[in-house]
Amino acid sequence: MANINIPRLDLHDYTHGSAEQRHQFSQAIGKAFNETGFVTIANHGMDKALIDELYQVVQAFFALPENTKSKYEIPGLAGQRGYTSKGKEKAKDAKVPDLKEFWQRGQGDNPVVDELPRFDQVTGEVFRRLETAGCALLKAIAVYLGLQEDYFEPKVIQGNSILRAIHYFPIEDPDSLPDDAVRAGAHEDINLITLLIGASADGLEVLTREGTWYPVKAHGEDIVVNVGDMLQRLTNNKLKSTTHRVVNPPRELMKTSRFSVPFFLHPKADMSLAALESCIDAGHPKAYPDVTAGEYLDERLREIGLKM
Ligand SMILES: O=C(O)CCC(=O)C(=O)O
Ligand SMILES: [Fe+2]
Repeated sequence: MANINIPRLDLHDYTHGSAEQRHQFSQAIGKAFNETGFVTIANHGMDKALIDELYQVVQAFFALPENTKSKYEIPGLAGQRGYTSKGKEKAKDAKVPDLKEFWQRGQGDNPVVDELPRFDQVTGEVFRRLETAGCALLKAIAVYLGLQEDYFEPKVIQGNSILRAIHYFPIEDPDSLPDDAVRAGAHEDINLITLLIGASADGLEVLTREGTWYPVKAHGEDIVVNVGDMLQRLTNNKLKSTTHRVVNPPRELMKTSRFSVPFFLHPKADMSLAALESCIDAGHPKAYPDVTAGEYLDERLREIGLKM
C-alpha cells in the first residue's frame, strides 16, 4: 500500500462550520498539502446540474469541426484565451506533446463561441464558482500557515486565474503513437492551487514519495484540489507541488474521449513569491530566489511550449 494521504474534506465545514470545524478543516488541508499535495473536496459550491451542463457545452465545443475550432485559436496569446489545438502543449521535460486539445478562459475579455449560445455563460459561471471556492480554500491554508485569514484575497481577486476545459481525444491508431506519447505527461502545476472537475474519470495519477504512481479518484461530483509550484515556492517547500500525469486508457478504451476541467488559481503578476518568513528556519533554509508571480509564469510558459 502506497504511503499517501488524499483526504476527502467538506468545504462547508470551513465556510459555515463552528470554530472547531473550521480549525479542523485548516489543519487537515494543511497536513495533506504538506504530505501529499492533494485533497478531494465536497460541497464546493457547484451543483450537479451546473457540472452536467458544463460537460454538455464542453463536449459540444470539441465536437465542432477543426476549422470552426481554429477560428478561436488566437495567435500571440500563448494559449491563455480561447482554443489550443492538438500537439501544442507538452510537459516541461517531455519530448512529445500531450494527447489533448483545450479551451482557456480568464479574467476580462474572452472569445465567445458563436456556434454555442450557452458556452460563454456556463464556463463563466463555473469560473466564478471555482474562484469563490478557491478563495475559501486559500483562507483555510492561510490559517494553517499562521497568516491572516485574508492574506491571499487581495493578491488573487482579479488575478491571472485560468479555467481550462480539456479534451483528451480518442486514440484511433494506438500502434502509430510515439512510445512516450501520453494524455498529460508528468508535470507540476505552475499556479498557487488547482481545482479540478472531472477526475472521477480514470487516468489521473500522482507520484508518491516512494516513486510509484497512485490513481486519484474523486467521489461523484467532488473536485480534486492540489498545490502548484507558486504555493510550494511561497511556503519554501512546506506545501508540496506533487508531480502528476494523465495516463492513456487501456487498449479497449483507446477510442474514447476523456474530459476534465481544471481551474488554475493564479495571483496577480506583481505578487511576490519570496518565501514566507514563517517557513524559513535552520532546518529549512531558503530554497528559491525571490521572483514575482508574473516573472515565474513567463518562464514556465516558455518551458511548456506555449510562449515563444
Ligand atoms: O485531466 C486531469 O485529470 C488533470 C489535468 C492536469 O493535471 C493539468 O491540466 O494540469
Ligand atoms: Fe496538472
